[in-house]
Amino acid sequence: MSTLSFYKYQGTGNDFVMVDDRSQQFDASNHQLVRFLCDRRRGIGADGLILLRLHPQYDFEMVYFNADGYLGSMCGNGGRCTVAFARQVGVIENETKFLAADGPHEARIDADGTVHLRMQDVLGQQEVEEYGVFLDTGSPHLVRFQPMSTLAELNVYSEGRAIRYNERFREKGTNINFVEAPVVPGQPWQVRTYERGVEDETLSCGTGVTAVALAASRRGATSPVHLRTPGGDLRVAFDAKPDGSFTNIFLSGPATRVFDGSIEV
Ligand SMILES: N[C@H](CCC[C@H](N)C(=O)O)C(=O)O
Repeated sequence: MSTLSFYKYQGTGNDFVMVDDRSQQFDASNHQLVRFLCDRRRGIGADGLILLRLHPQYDFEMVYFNADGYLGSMCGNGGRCTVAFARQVGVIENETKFLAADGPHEARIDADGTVHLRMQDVLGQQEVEEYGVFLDTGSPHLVRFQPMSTLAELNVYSEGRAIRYNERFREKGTNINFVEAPVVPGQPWQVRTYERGVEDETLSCGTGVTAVALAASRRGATSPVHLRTPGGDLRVAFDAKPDGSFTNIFLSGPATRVFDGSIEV
């Protein structure tokens, strides 16, 4: 047995166990340990776990695991939380360049604590498939526009699960975002997300709302797009290129430290 110190962060209700692993002691291949730490009944409880590690070319590296214990792809809410955490432990001040699973990211923390996180460019045309618009914003996302006034009643767990485990997506999995467009322009786009790797609905998904904003821009939404998740509000700014690509994508929102602790592992 040994003692692991951790911090707990959340960004619009997407919550993470954060470990300062600058000494590189954490065994990233120990899926069972990560799963235990994310377990809401037996462990700390979170949608994912993030290691803050040092990197020779960047301010730090973010290593993100889903709650199932396996390395995930990019996590937008987790990215904002890691930036806030890096400042808390003194690795950065208000601006940074760091590395994540999908490559380098820049970020800036405002005076009010809002973290603006630059996402990777999304190149090429959006793929419109039978199940919705499919795009990769660092993680794979399906965007499904719902009829008006149906989002609140939707069973995101069962509808999302049915798609995630169907023939098309079973092998690699996908995150699925169910979206309701604003009735009046200027109001937020409402989003509920089924997350791969958590295999459940989460309160918010950063790469998910980014995918929604880009897909919504093809339906008249203009940058910055205001999005509302069950866990809170986020903004996504971008430049839409004539060839269908998106550049200068920024995900903006809060990142909050909730508590610190230690656990026997
Ligand atoms: N919650 C995350 C998404 C994690 C993606 C993960 N579920 C995967 O597909 O590996 C976010 O805020 O972007």
